[in-house]
Amino acid sequence: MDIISPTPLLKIVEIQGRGRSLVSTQPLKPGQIILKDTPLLLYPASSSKTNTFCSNCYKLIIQSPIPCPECIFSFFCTSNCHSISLSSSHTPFVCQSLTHFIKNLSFNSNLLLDQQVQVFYLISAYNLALINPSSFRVLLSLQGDSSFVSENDVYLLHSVVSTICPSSTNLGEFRLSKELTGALLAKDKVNAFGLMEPFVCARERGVRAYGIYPMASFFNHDCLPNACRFEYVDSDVSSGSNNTDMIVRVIHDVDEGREICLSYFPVNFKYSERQQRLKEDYGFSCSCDRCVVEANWSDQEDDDAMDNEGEEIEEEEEDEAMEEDEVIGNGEVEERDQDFPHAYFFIRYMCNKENCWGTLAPLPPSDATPSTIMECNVCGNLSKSDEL
Ligand SMILES: C[S@@+](CC[C@H](N)C(=O)[O-])C[C@H]1O[C@@H](n2cnc3c(N)ncnc32)[C@H](O)[C@@H]1O
Repeated sequence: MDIISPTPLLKIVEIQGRGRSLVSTQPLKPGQIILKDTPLLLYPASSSKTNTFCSNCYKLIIQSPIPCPECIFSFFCTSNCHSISLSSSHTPFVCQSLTHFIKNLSFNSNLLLDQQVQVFYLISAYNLALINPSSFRVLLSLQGDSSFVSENDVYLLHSVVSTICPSSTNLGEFRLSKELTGALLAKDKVNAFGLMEPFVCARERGVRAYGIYPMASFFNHDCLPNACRFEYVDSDVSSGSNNTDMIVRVIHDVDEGREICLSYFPVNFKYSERQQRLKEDYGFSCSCDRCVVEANWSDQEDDDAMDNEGEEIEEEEEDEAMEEDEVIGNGEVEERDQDFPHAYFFIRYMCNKENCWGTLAPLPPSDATPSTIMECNVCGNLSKSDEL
């Protein structure tokens, strides 16, 4: 699998200080689908206390789950999913590794929950080396080197993996080694996307699985993104697509030659949280337009703005912000815009459903006419854009 232009609408360019970046090759319409991406690999998050997800397609299992007859860890939604998994996500290599892992769980009890999830990732990654070496090479070509992960983690996780993975397995041109484990952990840290559990208003939403997507891994971050990703894991999909494919749509008009960015986390995070997360997890300091403005805010202003977002702004300032957007040139407006130029983004593109904080994008345009229906990428709510 070569990394070439992911779709005719995007090209990969190197931008100084940002690495490889995705840039539009033509003007894009609000809601336009710019990428459909199939994961290189998926692995379980095992954070759900209430739901069971299929170990192959990660759909929520509503009927009785079909357990893997060999290991006690994996469940499937249908016998068809189980039989597909035997040559993909749940090969004998995965099954035996998981069996050893579970059997030795008391020995591995010093592993934190996050580290257990990392073990699942490493099993999936080494399985990819076994079943699809060209996809494994793509995984290795993604951003992230072992300086991104702590040496202790590499040492610990590699010793677990080398104990549980069947030693007789021939990984072809690759070898289970500490260096490779370190590199793989770094790829995961910088590139994994969480596939979320179904949204339930009253509960914090957990992650059902993580996936690494070959093309979507080139999206850089912006705290006011111009695109957002949608997942439809529990839906029935048309032939030729997978339910775990990621779909990325632009939020508003984008000119040709503009970089397309996602937000790596919900857009309501405040400045200090965003900077800390980006530094710790992705190794950079963000200097997007929003961060430049918010860097000058006091902690109190930061807290106030975050408390207000989606609440008071929505109730009290919505009309003002809309009007102001139309009357650029008024001195008062300019001053206000400098204080909080992105208020409009939150009113228009952040979901106002309780505990959601999702991003809204219009449904895909039909016949080049943008849709007036906005879809939330977290709760899935549909709203008329003029209701905003
Ligand atoms: C998922 S990758 C994105 C693609 C990456 N630029 C590449 O060359 O493959 C995430 C990494 O991209 C870089 N990155 C993403 N957003 C950035 C930003 N706003 N400013 C600087 N670097 C950024 C960071 O190195 C981060 O760890």
